[in-house]
Amino acid sequence: MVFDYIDGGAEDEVTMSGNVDAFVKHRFVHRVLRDVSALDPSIEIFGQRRPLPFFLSPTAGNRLFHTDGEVAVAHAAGEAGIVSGLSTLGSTSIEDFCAAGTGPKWFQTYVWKDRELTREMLLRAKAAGFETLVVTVDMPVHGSRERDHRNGFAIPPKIGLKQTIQALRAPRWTLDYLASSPIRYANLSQNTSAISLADFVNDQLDPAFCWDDAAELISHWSGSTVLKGVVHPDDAKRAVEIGFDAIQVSNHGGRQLDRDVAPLDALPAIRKAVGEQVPLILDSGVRRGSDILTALICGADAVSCGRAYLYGLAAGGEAGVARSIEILKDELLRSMALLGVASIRELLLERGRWNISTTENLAVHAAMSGPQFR
Ligand SMILES: Cc1cc2nc3c(=O)[nH]c(=O)nc-3n(C[C@H](O)[C@H](O)[C@H](O)COP(=O)(O)O)c2cc1C
Ligand SMILES: O=C(O)C(=O)c1ccccc1
Repeated sequence: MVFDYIDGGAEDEVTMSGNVDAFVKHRFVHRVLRDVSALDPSIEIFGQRRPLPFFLSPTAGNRLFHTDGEVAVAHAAGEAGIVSGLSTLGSTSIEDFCAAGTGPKWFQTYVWKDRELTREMLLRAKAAGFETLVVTVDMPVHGSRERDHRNGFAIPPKIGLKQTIQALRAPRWTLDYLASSPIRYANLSQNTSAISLADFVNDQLDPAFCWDDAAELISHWSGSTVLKGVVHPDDAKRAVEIGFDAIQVSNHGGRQLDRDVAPLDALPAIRKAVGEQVPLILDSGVRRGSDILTALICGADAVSCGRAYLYGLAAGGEAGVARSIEILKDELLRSMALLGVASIRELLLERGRWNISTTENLAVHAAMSGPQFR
């Protein structure tokens, strides 16, 4: 049930698999005889240089996946110098997450019906040292994840016959789980009982949260702000108008609206709508280094991953997350060299030069008609 919670998506999982397919249908047209002996994959966001162009997206309940949970993620991200996010529904407290590791940290918030609770969390996050606030808005209600319904998945876990049978089949996970302190949403003072995620979200989160409320919410935050969960260009434009500093183009990894567009396919129109100055972070479907390059060519300034690091966390705790980061980094560097791009800065300055084509669009034709290198 834990694997299904991480791996699964909404309804038929058409959007979830479509997120990955959107990357696969692109083809690079590599260039030759360009000096790729020194590669620079660094980027700049909110005025700060980061060594790699990818972040770790906020995800809920990490201690269910591995007992070290969010702290393991923060440590591994810190070692690599990359951004990690803490979910409002994390199983580690705001303060403990902030104290773990040395990397930059972003706090993700959902908006509660109890607005006082939302405000309190932002105050705590600010006091703990988070610089950036990510407001996730693609969950006015919970998506229907049918694997979770079948498994009776809940945080904290239910203990019924179905769950017990599954636990017996995963003895190592079960022993770790039994030895660890109780797993719950660490930033909610009321101790939630094991109700399904759907019931929890639909009961607690505020589906009436609108643009004016979002503007009001970020007026209480002094650092930078990101609106997460946008796929329509008009929403991206409006987000900038009301004061968001960046947009996370995301469909929540296909876990919310099934049949929703792939963020990668939505990206070019969003880039056109907001212009070159607004940072766009592409999230959903990133599994390989070549995906990162594809997203940057299609209009992103950075990408963010969810499952790619969660599989690592579940398999091996901090070392597993570190290994996931290393795999993405190795693949990215190799793809840069093979494509003929020495630095991400150079790529972002002239995205249009890097002919990328969809398979439908006949790569060779695009290569021959695209702009040429000096
Ligand atoms: C297990 C899991 C839990 C998640 N929990 C949250 C969350 O609490 N808040 C949030 O904004 N996004 C959450 N997300 C979405 C991720 O932040 C991210 O948008 C998504 O995983 C990106 O897609 P990818 O997994 O294909 O990389 C979650 C995703 C997963 C897989
Ligand atoms: O699973 C998710 O994607 C998510 O954001 C979430 C986390 C905890 C409770 C409900 C939804």
